[in-house]
Amino acid sequence: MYPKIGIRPIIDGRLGGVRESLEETTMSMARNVARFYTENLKYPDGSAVQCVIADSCIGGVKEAADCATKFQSENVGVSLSVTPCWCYGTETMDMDAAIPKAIWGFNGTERPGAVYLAATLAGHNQKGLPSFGIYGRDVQDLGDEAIPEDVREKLLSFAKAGLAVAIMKGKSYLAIGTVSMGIAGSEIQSDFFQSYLGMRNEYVDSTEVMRRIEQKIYDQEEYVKALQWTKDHCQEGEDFNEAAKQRSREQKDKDWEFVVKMTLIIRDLMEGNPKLAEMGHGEESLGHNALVSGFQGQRQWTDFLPNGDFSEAILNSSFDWNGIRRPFMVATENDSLNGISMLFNYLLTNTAQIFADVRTYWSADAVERVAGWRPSGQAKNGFIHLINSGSATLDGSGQQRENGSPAMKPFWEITEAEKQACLDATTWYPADLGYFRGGGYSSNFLTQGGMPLTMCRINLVKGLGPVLQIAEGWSIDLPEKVHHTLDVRTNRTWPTTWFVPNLTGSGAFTDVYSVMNNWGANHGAISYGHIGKDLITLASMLRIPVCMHNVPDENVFRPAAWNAFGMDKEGQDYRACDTYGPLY
Ligand SMILES: C[C@H](O)[C@@H](O)[C@@H](O)C(=O)CO
Ligand SMILES: [Mn+2]
Repeated sequence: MYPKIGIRPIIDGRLGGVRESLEETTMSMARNVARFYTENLKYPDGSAVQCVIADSCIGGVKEAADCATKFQSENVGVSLSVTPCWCYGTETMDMDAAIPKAIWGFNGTERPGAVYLAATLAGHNQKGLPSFGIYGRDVQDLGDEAIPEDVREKLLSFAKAGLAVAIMKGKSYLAIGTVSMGIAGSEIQSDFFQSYLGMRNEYVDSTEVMRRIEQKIYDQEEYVKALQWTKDHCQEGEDFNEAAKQRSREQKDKDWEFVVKMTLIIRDLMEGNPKLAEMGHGEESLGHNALVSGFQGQRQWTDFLPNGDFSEAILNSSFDWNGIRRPFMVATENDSLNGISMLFNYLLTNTAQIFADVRTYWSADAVERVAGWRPSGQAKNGFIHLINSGSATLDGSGQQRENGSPAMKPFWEITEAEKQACLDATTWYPADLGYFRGGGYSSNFLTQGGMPLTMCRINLVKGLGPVLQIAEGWSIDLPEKVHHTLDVRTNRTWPTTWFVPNLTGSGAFTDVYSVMNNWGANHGAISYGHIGKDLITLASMLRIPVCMHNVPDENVFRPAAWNAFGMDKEGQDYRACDTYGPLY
């Protein structure tokens, strides 16, 4: 079901001695990389990444063509050529324009593997097929089967981004509803999805959710189990609405039932559910092949019906009534560009994502004035308040642990205790009736400090196209009283992450204020880990220029062709993306 990594062992085709002497070494190189990938990479469902190796070493165009045929039949979506020797570049290179490709030229001098790498990258550049070049720093002895650390790192970066490209291809973004409150990201730009991501756009009017609720088009047994689990594990908080406006207990209980049904239905709309076919709903059982969805919610739905926050938060989390499981990417306010940003992060890390407003920059002076406490340490230059009702995964509470520190992990690494801790750290407040007249619930948690985070956002600029912004940084803790003082000025029923971006001292990363001031939209997608370099590699595969990032130049890994577009990393990126244009 998931695309595979194709591995192409390239060899000098001269029989009568040369080829024979290299067959085993070359094929072993391919087998070792395949094993390395399978042991180190997993698909979103937790299964090991699969590799396909060409049936033979590739010494010429016939074997190259046979390999291409095999790759097509085996659903190969990423291509890696490996070689320890000289071979014939344009006779053996992978000519498939639509799949990400790389070449690892073994740094051994008994045979000129690096020369093949350089020659074939030149071929790729001449033919407009950008390819990544991987060349180890230290010479290895011919036959040395070890994969050096610097090569491993590039092999992984390339494969993670390549698989993200391949997994997105052909999948849908499902919009449930339309534009939310004039948010431009809710205006679905189908050409962006089609040309840059190879994705389709599916649209469902919000009334479809109502139809399925009223006609009970959802798994009734699962619903009973889900409602009970929700009552047991989703603790309802104080109602901060004016007493006169508060919804009755009876209404609140109905709202719980309603939002649980919404959750089942949104999931089924995305991926389908064979149970619906058993119930006689064949078409509904198929779903919309959606890897990511957006729920408009505001305002027409939420002015009238319980809000989508519960559904969005639970679906984005790594667990629900069915236990610990992979998260579903769901954007609130149908912000499709932030939804795609979440998807990029997710496919690179297999971890759940936080969707947030980039709401407030708090300078140290402002914090001192308002809360009587001057930030110090990591927060001394101020910090950013990330907060949005809805699509923040409960994993974002930071209750999971990696080497003893707060983390957000792939679902298969999360323990039952960590799942429970995330649920216990979350309070479900009756929705703010000023914003959400139809009621419902909002998830509230406070992200633990000390987590490495990366925030990104895809923005669309007319005349330029898509650009990607990236800010690596950390979640921080504030003294409880300070957090409370600042938080109640906003919406205390929503989830909060206090974020400090890593500063470089220049440009948009001169200071924390500049990061906020340069952010290109109201939203950001926040992932665990410092994954900026992987996002940069992914963006280059998609020909999306990166307009802002705080990743050191030496960590930037893009196709070799980019070097031909000048020496400045940013300028070459724009020129290369402009030259190559969208991938599809
Ligand atoms: C409830 C409010 O309308 C929020 O949804 C709104 O401030 C936003 O999140 C805007 O992105
Ligand atoms: Mn928002």
